[in-house]
Amino acid sequence: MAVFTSVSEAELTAWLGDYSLGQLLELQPISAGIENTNYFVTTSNGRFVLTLFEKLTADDLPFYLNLMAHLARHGIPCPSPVANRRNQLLGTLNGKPACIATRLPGKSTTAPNHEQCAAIGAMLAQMHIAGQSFSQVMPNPRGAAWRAATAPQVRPFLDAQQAALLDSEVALHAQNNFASLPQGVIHADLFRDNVLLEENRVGGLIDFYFACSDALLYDVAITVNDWCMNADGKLDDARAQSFLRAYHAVRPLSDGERAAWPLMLRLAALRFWISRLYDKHMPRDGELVNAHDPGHFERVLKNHISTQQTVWL
Ligand SMILES: Nc1ncnc2c1ncn2[C@@H]1O[C@H](COP(=O)(O)OP(=O)(O)O)[C@@H](O)[C@H]1O
Ligand SMILES: N[C@@H](CCOP(=O)(O)O)C(=O)O
Repeated sequence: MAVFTSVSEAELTAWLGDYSLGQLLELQPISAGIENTNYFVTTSNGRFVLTLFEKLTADDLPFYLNLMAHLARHGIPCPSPVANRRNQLLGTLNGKPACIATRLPGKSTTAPNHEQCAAIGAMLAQMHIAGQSFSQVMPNPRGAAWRAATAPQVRPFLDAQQAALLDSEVALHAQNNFASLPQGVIHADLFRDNVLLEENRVGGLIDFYFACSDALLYDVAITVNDWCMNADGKLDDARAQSFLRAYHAVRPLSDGERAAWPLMLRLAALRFWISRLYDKHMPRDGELVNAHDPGHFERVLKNHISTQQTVWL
């Protein structure tokens, strides 16, 4: 259920009076998603997605909306927020910050093939290059400080062996500094459900609300950990190679990035193990109870440690 704040056709028609989008033809709630209220909107000018932000505030949002506008201007297939008649990307609808953005084609897959892994690898590299000219900066809200603060909160829910793994990985990554690797704006959550595909082509990248400034290789590791992973938490080496080769062909990876790769995969797995543990054991009021399985990323992490992942290009 992803309509937390209802919008009627009459309310939307009045709100659209502030835009040059023509006449409202159709308003359809979107059931997927857990963070925001989303509707598909069709007007006489085209197809759009209306988002009412349920948690992010009007102070947080300019970074994300400006980033999407920037990337779309550079040809990246991401939602392009539409400006109102006062040239603002962000409005207010039914008491919530709201925006209307272009609707992208395609649908997500849960079982990507080699070509799709290569297509998303190439697209991620293009996004990283396009992001180099985006000047706004957003420190990673799920970075070292967040890990240090959140790990002790989830630790009481773990057995001794899990707690030891958590402690050692958090300590390891507290010492690592990836600042010498290429940095820039990253999506930080480019899981399969945040990519729309048309056959083997990327139709759209969506859900930029974890985007931030960090090592580009970290984004590669987050994405590979989802797109090229088997259900048992073991990396599919062949799909990972397809992904990395396609990425490298667009943005060549450096020797420093190659050296950091095994640790980066572990860091990316740790981040989602911790957030899933937190969401499972400490759900916020009104949040969905069917949180993602933390055990999956615990297995991914253990596999990365035991194999010292060396798959590369
Ligand atoms: N710009 C878009 N174009 C096409 N579909 C979209 C777009 N934005 C969102 N969607 C659809 O809406 C669903 C929920 O969006 P999402 O951003 O994941 O929501 P939430 O922020 O609540 O997690 C997506 O799975 C996708 O099907
Ligand atoms: N991809 C993450 C969940 C991030 O939250 P969402 O709002 O994008 O669903 C995970 O799988 O843990």
